[in-house]
Order: sequence, then structure tokens, then C-alpha cells
Amino acid sequence: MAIGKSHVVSAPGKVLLAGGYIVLDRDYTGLVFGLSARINVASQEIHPINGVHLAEISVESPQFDNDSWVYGYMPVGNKGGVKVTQLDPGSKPFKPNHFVETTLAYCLSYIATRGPKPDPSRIKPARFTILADNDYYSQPESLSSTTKKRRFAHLGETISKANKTGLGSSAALVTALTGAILSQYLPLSEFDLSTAQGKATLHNLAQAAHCAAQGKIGSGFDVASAVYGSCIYRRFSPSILSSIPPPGDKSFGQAVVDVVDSPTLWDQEIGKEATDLPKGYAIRMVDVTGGTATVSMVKTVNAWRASHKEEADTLFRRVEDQMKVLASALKEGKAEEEIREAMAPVRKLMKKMGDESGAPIEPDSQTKLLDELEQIEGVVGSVVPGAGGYDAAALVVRDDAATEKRIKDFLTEYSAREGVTAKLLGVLGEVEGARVEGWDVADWETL
Ligand SMILES: Nc1ncnc2c1ncn2[C@@H]1O[C@H](COP(=O)(O)OP(=O)(O)OP(=O)(O)O)[C@@H](O)[C@H]1O
Ligand SMILES: C[C@@](O)(CCOP(=O)(O)O)CC(=O)O
Repeated sequence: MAIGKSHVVSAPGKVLLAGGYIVLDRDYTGLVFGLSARINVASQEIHPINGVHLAEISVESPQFDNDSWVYGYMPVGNKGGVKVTQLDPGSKPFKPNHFVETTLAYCLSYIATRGPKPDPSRIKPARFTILADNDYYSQPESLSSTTKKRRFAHLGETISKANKTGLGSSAALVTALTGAILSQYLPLSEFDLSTAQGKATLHNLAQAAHCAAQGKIGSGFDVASAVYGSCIYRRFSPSILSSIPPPGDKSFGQAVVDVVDSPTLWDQEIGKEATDLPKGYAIRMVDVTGGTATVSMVKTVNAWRASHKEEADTLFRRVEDQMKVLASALKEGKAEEEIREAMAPVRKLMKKMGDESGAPIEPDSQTKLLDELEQIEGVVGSVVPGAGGYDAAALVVRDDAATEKRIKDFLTEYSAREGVTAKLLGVLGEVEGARVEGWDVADWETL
């Protein structure tokens, strides 16, 4: 087989600086920042040689051991789209990748069904290569220092064993893969990521695929920031997606097209104008070992809200109001002291939400860590991002080497003292969402 030139689409990770839990309800918004850690997906057409034509699409994640997935595809009736079936890799163990498979089913069905009449012959054999920036996964200590220095380090383990750092790998992956598939099969006149229409198509399709793969539990803030970058996000109505039957159904393709291309259904709000960071400041993430089950935390908060409606709604409203104060302080480049004063109540209110509901949103071990971090010169404020829990902290900091060194030294000392592993990640908050990259996948090992 011969491989064509690659197109690379990337999407950023996320940090929900303020608005965890409240953003699950359309009545409230959340402040989300994109992160400089991106997942890139390169697409390449595969040309048959000697007339041998296989209806196969392969997806590879070469930073992980043996992680590649091969799919066969075939049309489903007139409006069913395309059915995707994972093929047995033969020599290697059979491992499904639910996010990849669902994204392929949604995107290929959308492409094959849209237009004046369905045309599954638009789908041709192709290869998609996933390359994730290193901060998405904790780098095993055993990696050599040369490997660690590479932009896309080989982790020496399978993806299922990798320890995620919580930057939203599945949303960035689904968004970048959706962008790469659309760019691969549609002409620029039908999909152009640099236009508002192109971003809307990417957003709607990636939300639909991600929700289906994830079991419809999230607010979609992670996919929204993967597409649009930093924003104040109000979620779409969850009912939008309820008319889509499972992939393989005879009306699946048409249902995906009707929902994704609907000019009236989508009611999310992406407030781009209200988000930015002051010059000279950055958002940094601290990865703390220890996991938190977001789904059960959400259930606990929802149960508390159901039984303490008035109290919960007042608290939710206060979180949103304070989130907006923080967003404006950052956007308007207010003085450090004002940002500090805007950020501290966000933390207090989230701690209160945890105390009242019984979900460990800012558990005491995190309170100790954040309190100490906030004492460091150059650290303006801290919060437990997203759902909170035991595994991460987000900081607004002065963006200079001296502050970074103070934080790193502190975390080394704190980890030894408290018997945890707390590390400063390399990622920075950034404003840009999904984009087309200029490099060729053939060069990835030298980047
Ligand atoms: N580099 C990658 N290559 C292939 N698949 C990936 C990659 N990164 C993520 N995935 C897919 O996403 C899944 C992880 O999704 P999951 O919902 O568990 O994490 P998440 O909550 O998005 O991550 P995070 O903890 O980073 O916020 C993996 O099991 C895999 O299916
Ligand atoms: C609890 C929630 O509001 C935020 C979860 O954020 P994170 O995955 O912890 O970054 C859930 C959601 O909005 O999808």
C-alpha cells in the first residue's frame, strides 16, 4: 500500500477553573481554560497497490505498546450511515478502544449520509495516527531522560495501563480525531476548521460522539474547550442527542446529520470574549497521585441538591457569580491582589459544596496542599479544578522561572514530608482551541 501526505488536527486539554457541578445544569455557566497540552491526530489516505482494495481504516497510537486498532466499514442501507467493525489484529491481543470506535462510527456515518443523497463511497481506506503531548500521562520513572525529552515520548506500556493526569484526554482525542476525519474526507468547501461553521460542525459532531462513548454523563465543557479553547461555557440541552439511535441502526446516519447540522437545536453558549489571562501570568497544574471517581461525586452532589434545593441553588448561584468576578479580573488584567481576592472565594465555596454534600471536592489533604502553595511568592491563587477530589490543583501564577523553581522545590519537599507525589506539570493555560497543524506525521519522532 502507499500512504498519502498527512493532515494534522490538534485539540487542547482543559481545566475547569471554576464551575464544577454547577455547569452540569444549563442554568449555570463554568469558566474553562484550554491547556497547551494537545492531542494531535494525523490522517493519511491509503492507496491500494496492484488493484487490491481493502475497506479498512486503521488508527494507531504509537506512543503506547501495541496500541493500534483496525476497522472494517460497510454501508447500512440508505440512511443508516456506515457500520464500523473492529477487525481481529491476528498476532496482537484484541483490544477495543470505545472512544475511537464510536468516533469513527459517528463521523463516517455523518460524511456518508450528508449531502443531496447518501454516498458511502466517500469513505476510502485511511490511517489515523494519534500523538498526545506528554503531560496527559504521568511519565514512568523508568523512562530514559532522552525519551522523556521527546515531544511525544514512547511510554513503554499500553494505554489502558497509562496513568492519566486528568487533562481531558478523551475529549481532546475525540475532538482531534473528529477534525482529522472531517478534514480527510470532506473538501474545504464543506469543512473548514478556520471558519465559524467548521467549528460548529466539529463541536456538534464531537459532542455527540463523546457523549455516546462516555455514556452521556458530562456537561460537555471539555469538548467545548477542545474546539473553542478557553471560554465561559453554558451546556447544550442534553435532550438534543436523544433522537440519535445506536450506530448500526437503519436511521443512524440521517439522525446524526439532522442533529449535527441543525441550525436551531444547539443552544450551548461559548463566551469567548470574557476569557483571557493577564500578561505575565499563567495557569499551571499540579498532578497529585490519588484518584477520584467523578461519577460518584456527581451523584453525591446531585442527591444533596435534590434534598436541599434552596440551600444548594443559593450556593450554586454564588459559585457562578464569583466565577464571573474571577473571569473579569483575569480578562481585564487586574492587579495581583485583586485576582487573589477574586479567586479565594471560589475555593471556599467549592469546599463548602463538598462539606455540605459529603463529596470530597476539596478534601482536607488538598486544603493543606493549596494553603501551603498559596504561601509561595508568585502563586496568586489556587483551586481544585473540575470535580475536585484528591488528584489535582490548578494555580494562577506569575509566569517566571523563579516562581516555577519555588513551586517545584516546594512540591519536592511536600511530597517527601506528606508521603505523596505532587508534581508541577509543564502545561500552561492557553486560549486557542482546535487547529490544523503544519507538520507532517512522518516527522513525529524527530519533533
Ligand atoms: N493517546 C490516546 N490514544 C488512544 N486512545 C486514547 C488516547 N488518549 C485517550 N484515549 C481514549 O480515551 C480513554 C480515556 O478516557 P476517560 O474518559 O477514561 O478519560 P478522561 O476522563 O477523558 O481523561 P482525563 O482523566 O485525562 O480527564 C482511553 O481509554 C482511550 O479510549
Ligand atoms: C463535575 C463536572 O462538572 C466537572 C468535571 O471536571 P473534571 O473532569 O474533573 O475536569 C462534570 C462535567 O461538567 O462534565
